[in-house]
Amino acid sequence: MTGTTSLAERPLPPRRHGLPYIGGTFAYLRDPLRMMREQYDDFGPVSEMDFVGRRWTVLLGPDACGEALRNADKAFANAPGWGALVGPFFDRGLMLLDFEEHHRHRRLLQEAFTRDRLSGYAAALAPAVAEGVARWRPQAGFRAYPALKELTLDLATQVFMGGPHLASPDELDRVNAAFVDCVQAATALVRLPLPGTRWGRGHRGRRVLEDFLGRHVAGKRAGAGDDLFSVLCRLSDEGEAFTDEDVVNHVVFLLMAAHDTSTITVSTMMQQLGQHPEWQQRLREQAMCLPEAPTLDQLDAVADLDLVMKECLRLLPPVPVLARQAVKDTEVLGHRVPAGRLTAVMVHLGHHMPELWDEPERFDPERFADERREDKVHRHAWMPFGSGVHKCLGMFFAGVEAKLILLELLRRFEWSVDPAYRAPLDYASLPFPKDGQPVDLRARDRSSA
Ligand code: HEM
Repeated sequence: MTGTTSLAERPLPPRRHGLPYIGGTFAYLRDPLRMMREQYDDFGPVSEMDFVGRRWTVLLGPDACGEALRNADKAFANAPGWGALVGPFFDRGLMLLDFEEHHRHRRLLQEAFTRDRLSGYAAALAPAVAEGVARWRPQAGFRAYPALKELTLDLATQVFMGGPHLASPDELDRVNAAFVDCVQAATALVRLPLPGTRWGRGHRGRRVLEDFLGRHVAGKRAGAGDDLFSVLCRLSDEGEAFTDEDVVNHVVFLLMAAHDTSTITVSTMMQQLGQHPEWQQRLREQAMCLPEAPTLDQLDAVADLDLVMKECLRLLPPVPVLARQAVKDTEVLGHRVPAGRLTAVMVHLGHHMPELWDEPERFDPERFADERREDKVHRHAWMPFGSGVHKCLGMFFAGVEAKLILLELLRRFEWSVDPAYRAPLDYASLPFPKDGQPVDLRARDRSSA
C-alpha cells in the first residue's frame, strides 16, 4: 500500500460501459486480441468490464499481469476465480487450491514431475505416439485438430492411467466421454444441473470419473506402475501423502490441464510449419538424426524445435486469460481492486504488444534464439505457462509430449497450409480452430531426409 489514503478510499479503475449482463462478452468471443488492445488503449493496464453477468477487473500488459501473478500481499485467490469460469468439475485440482494448502499439495505433486519421472513418461509416450500417428490417413484437407485431440487423449490414457489394460475398451470409452463432458460443461452457458444440459452431463461425467479412478486407487497404491496415477498414489514427503480423494481430484485435473492445452499447441505448430516450409524442412532434417524414442537430452538438443514451440505459444497461448478473485482489498499499479472482485489476467495481449516484440504478428522463432531473446525485454512478456506460485507444473511434460508428436509427424509426413490461412478460433473455452484446421497431409518416403 502506498500514500496516506487507505485502499478502500481509492477510486476504482475506469470501466467500459456496455450492454447489461453481456458487457464485453461478445467483443471477447469475436476477437479477444482486438478487445484487449482496445481496452488497453482506451483505459490502460487496469480497468473494469462486465463479462457474462459479473464485473471483472481486467489486467493487461506485462506490468499489471505480472503484479497480480506475483501476488505479494496474497490478495488474489485461484479457487473462486477459476471456479467462476470452469464450475465445479475440476474442484480441488492443484490450480484450484490456494495459499498454504496449495503449497503443501504442490510440494508433493512436483515429485511426480522430476526429470527422472519425465524420462519415464517420455519412454512410455514415444511408442504410443508412433502407434497413434500411424493411424493417420494422409489426404488433402486432413483435419489436424480432431486427429490431435484423439491422439492426446490416447496418450493420456497411456501415461496418466497406465495404459488400456486398466479397463475394457468400452469402459475406457465411457471414461473418455465422461472427461470430455466435464471439459465441455466448464464452458456451458446454462449453468444448472438439469438433465440434457451440458452442465448436467458434466456433473454425471465427474461422478463417472470419481467412481472409476476411486475403484483403482487401492490397486495402484499396491502396484509398482510408473504411470502418473500410480506415482501420485505413492508420493510421500515427510510423512505426508495424498488421500484417495486427493489422488482422484489431482488426476481429473491433470487430465484436463494436459489435454486441450497440448492439443492446441501442436495444432498451432502444424499450422505454422505448414505455412513455413523452410522451417518444416529444417526441423525434419534434425528429426531424422534422432532415434525413434529419443532421450530427454536428445530432445533438448533439437534447439530449433524449442524455438518453434515457444513462438507458437507466443502467437496463441492456449490459456489466454487466467482467473483470480480478490479475497481482500488490494491494488494493482495503484488501482483499487475491492475484495470479492473477479480479476482477469489477460496474458495474451502481452504476447502481441509491439512495445515488446519486433513485428509481433510475424512467425519468427528466432526471436527466442540466444542472440536475440526478445522475451527477455520484460520478465512477464512471455507467459504461456503463467508465473508465480501457480506456474504450470506440467510445462516440461508438455514440451516432451508436443516435441515427440512433432518429430513423429515430421518423419512420417510432409504437409502444407495456405500461407493466407487464418485459423477461425473459438474462444468460448480454451481456443480451438472451428474448422478442425485443415492441412494438406502427404506421406513421405521415410528413407530420405
Ligand atoms: C502447452 C501446454 C500447457 C500450457 C500452455 C499450460 C498452461 C498453464 C497455465 C497458464 C497455468 C497457470 C494457471 C494459473 O496461474 O491460474 C497452468 C497450471 C497448471 N498446469 Fe499447465 N499448461 C500446459 C500443459 C500442462 C500439462 C501437460 C500438465 C500436466 C501433465 C499441466 C499441469 C498443470 C498444473 C498441475 C497446473 C496448476 C499449477 C498450480 O496451480 O500450482 N499443464 N498451466
